[in-house]
Amino acid sequence: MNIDLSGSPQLITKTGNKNQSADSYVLRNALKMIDANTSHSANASKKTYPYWFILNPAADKGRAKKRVDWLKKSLKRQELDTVIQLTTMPSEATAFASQAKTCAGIIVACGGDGTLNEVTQSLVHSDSVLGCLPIGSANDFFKNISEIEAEEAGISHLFNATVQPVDVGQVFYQAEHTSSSRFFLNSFGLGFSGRIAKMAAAITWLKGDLTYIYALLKVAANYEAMQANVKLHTQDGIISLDQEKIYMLSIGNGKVEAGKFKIAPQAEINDGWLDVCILKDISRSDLPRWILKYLTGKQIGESQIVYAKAKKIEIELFRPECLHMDGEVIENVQGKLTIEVRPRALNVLSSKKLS
Ligand SMILES: Nc1ncnc2c1ncn2[C@@H]1O[C@H](COP(=O)(O)OP(=O)(O)OP(=O)(O)O)[C@@H](O)[C@H]1O
Repeated sequence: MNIDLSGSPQLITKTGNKNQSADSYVLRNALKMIDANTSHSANASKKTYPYWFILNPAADKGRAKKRVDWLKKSLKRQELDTVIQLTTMPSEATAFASQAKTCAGIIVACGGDGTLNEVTQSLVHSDSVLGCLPIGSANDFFKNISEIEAEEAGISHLFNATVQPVDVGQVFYQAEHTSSSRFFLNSFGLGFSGRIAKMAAAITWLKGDLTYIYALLKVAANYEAMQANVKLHTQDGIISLDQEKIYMLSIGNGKVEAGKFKIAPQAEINDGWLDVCILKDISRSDLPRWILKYLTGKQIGESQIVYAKAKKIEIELFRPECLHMDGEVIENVQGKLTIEVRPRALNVLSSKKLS
């Protein structure tokens, strides 16, 4: 199989060797087609192109870099023509995925939820397939598509999976006086969790879930609830909150964020709905009780919680706020935001049968 790399200036054609000028690798091992030993559905198997790995060496606070040699060795054993492309800066995975989808059926985001989020931007509404190699800190989305823990995942799950469509969320927002839109795959957070995501990104000396716990405690020390108007378009009509004081607004396509927090315990990634969980204003002294509730997913039904499945969420902010999408932070978001579900708009490789 020949891969035309002419449109991909950062790639090399030498077998498994590192390019002098860019951290990208092409492993030419055998002429085995993707559909020869996998159970992918029609769209993916019709393409006779390789898996394409986009690896973020900065994921897991830079520890993902150490996984490059491991990945190269593991892929050699699979005897597939493969490309491994390393990002050199934030957002590059989106451009790489856009390039890769012209010649690869399955694009594997290697990193955490942020890397998945960047790759997702280029694959929504396409026939390309997103694979996930969970080598980031929290790896929250992976929990929805696999029975195995990220730490034990290896790469074999990528070759024993099926292609299944999942929903994505799309957020329309204004920040720094510019209107933008962006997809999220696992979760969206505004207010408290937006600020936690920002703090967590700046902490380099802690690993995994501990990073988020530490960031939570730091943010909680000074955080005050935000005021907002919110409209949820649910199956049973519109739920409106007017000038409500909101501590945290979470939207889950997946169930969990920041490692262990069950922000949307009833979410299903392919049900055509986004699960909204709003925690109204709480006192600081009550926070430990709420942390426990979110850790166990038992917040639903409490009087301070509004939980609903919605197709569309409209929010009006009265102060600039910080939000995150899959842990990627946008600061100074102002005015009106709209979040909509895009049902089954993305094909993912899942080793678990989705309901
Ligand atoms: N080469 C690079 N150098 C520096 N940062 C990068 C590079 N490539 C990607 N990034 C950024 O790294 C950040 C972290 O990536 P990612 O979220 O995948 O890992 P993580 O934070 O360890 O995992 P998780 O989100 O699951 O906790 C992202 O914001 C991404 O934009």
